[in-house]
Amino acid sequence: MIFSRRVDKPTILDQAVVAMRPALIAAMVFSFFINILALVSPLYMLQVYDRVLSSRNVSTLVVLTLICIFLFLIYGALEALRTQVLVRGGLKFDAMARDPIFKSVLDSTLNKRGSGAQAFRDMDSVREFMTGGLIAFCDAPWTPVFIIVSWMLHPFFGVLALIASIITFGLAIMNDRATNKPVQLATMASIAAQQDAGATLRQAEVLKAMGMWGGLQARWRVRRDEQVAWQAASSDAGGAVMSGIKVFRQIVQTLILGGGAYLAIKGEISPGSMIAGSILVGRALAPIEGAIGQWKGFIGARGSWDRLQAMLRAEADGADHMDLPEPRGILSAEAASIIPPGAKAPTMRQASFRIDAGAAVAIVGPSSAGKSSLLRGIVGVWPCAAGVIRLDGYDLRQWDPEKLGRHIGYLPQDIELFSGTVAQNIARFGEFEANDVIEAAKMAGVHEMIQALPDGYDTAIGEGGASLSGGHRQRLALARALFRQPALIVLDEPNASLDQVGEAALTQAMAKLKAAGRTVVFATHKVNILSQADYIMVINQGVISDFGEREVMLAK
Ligand SMILES: Nc1ncnc2c1ncn2[C@@H]1O[C@H](COP(=O)(O)OP(=O)(O)OP(=O)(O)O)[C@@H](O)[C@H]1O
Repeated sequence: MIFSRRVDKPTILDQAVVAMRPALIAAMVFSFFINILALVSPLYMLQVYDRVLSSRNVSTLVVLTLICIFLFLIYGALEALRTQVLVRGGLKFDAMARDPIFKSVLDSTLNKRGSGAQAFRDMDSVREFMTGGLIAFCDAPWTPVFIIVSWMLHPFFGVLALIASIITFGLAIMNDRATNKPVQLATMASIAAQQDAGATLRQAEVLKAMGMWGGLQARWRVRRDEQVAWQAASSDAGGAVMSGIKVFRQIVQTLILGGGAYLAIKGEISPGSMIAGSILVGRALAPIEGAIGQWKGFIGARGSWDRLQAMLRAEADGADHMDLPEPRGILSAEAASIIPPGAKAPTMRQASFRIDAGAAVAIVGPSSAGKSSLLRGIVGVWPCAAGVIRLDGYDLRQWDPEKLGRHIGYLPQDIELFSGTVAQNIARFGEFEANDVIEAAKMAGVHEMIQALPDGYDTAIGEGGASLSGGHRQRLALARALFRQPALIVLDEPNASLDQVGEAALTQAMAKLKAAGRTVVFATHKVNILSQADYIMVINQGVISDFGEREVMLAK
């Protein structure tokens, strides 16, 4: 593919381009006929000047004109078809690549490597180039054909077309050299500025309340200025080359007509050949000029392609996961060490334990001890840097992440709900039966609260659950964790923002889960919820310092 310089295993992008190949081949075939039909205009000129004008034969003129119009209509239809074929190919490309790219963006965000939503813009830029800008490149191979036809008309036209093409091509390379670096730097600065603005605006309330926007705006402005400066630099450089090309084009046009007139005076060519030669040389240069016009899009798409490929390779899962049997909820760890993405030192070291299915384990310890780190390791969002964590004896990495997710209920400390209805949020945005949703809500003690909402379970809760109180958000997130009672339920400080009613519901839910044989692991700072634990694990400074039955541990 035009963008790739690859030796590695093909990614989904490479495969999507292969799937698009028939469309690209069809576009090349259409280009063949389009470029053949481009000869109609010079031929018409030749005939009109050399035959019709000298013979004064009006009927020939009418026939020629009708044929010409007919061929132009075909030309137009073929151009439209070529665009359509490429657009359909682009849709196929998108349909193949979008899901793996979404998954890859998710992983790269988790691993703190990602450029987030930029990947989707990159995907658009690649697709748009392949369905639009590429057309100019499809015509490029026809330049030699037009040079040869010009040559056949008279060597003067051929030589001129050849020299002009070489010079225009040289200018195209200059254009690439001059604009490549600024375009790339402008794109990088734009990504940084957008990420910065996105992260800042998400905290709009804090910014407003504490008058913090000035400093953050200044930081964003620096990045924005950098982006705009590089864009200006690329436009300056590209603009200078483009003006050079335009002037050069005018000079070539004048030379053709002037030279052609001279040859006509000398009787070497007819006046018709002079006009036809001018059209042909223009046609030989058009694809190169077109390619230069699309160059910025090409560089952008090439950068996007490289970024997407790098992301897909960095996040490549590699393994095909065998379907594993439904887990019972036996959780074990063997010398598991967990390092937060992007950090260097482990925040949980050498954790070893075994928890039987149906047991409830409370994890306690001071702030920053590593409780959340261990829970993230247990649900598989932070992979083990050393050692292993297993569910029913299988290393978490052996599970297909999506299938594993169905067997896990996770309530993180920072609750994120998503824009959608209450029911969709509880059902994790998958297919659901109303009964399952209501049961989860009842277990989390949130059923009555949902009933009281304006549209009940169909109430739209806004971005991040913005229309709910902190306690309700936490209980809704608990219902989501309990949805269809997964085998392993991991709760990070589930009672942090609960009132007494909420706490009572949580205690009841835990009792039910245990009775149903589900494994529950929860971190807490509060003692009252410990009554539901069968075991207590104490964590201090990133290591498990004690682990045992609740009664024994409480007696210590
Ligand atoms: N994303 C992260 N990147 C780097 N370090 C992190 C990250 N998250 C947590 N840490 C560090 O890991 C250590 C343990 O944090 P963790 O959140 O696991 O503790 P905790 O016991 O759950 O604390 P708390 O009770 O306050 O929630 C802390 O020193 C913290 O600074």
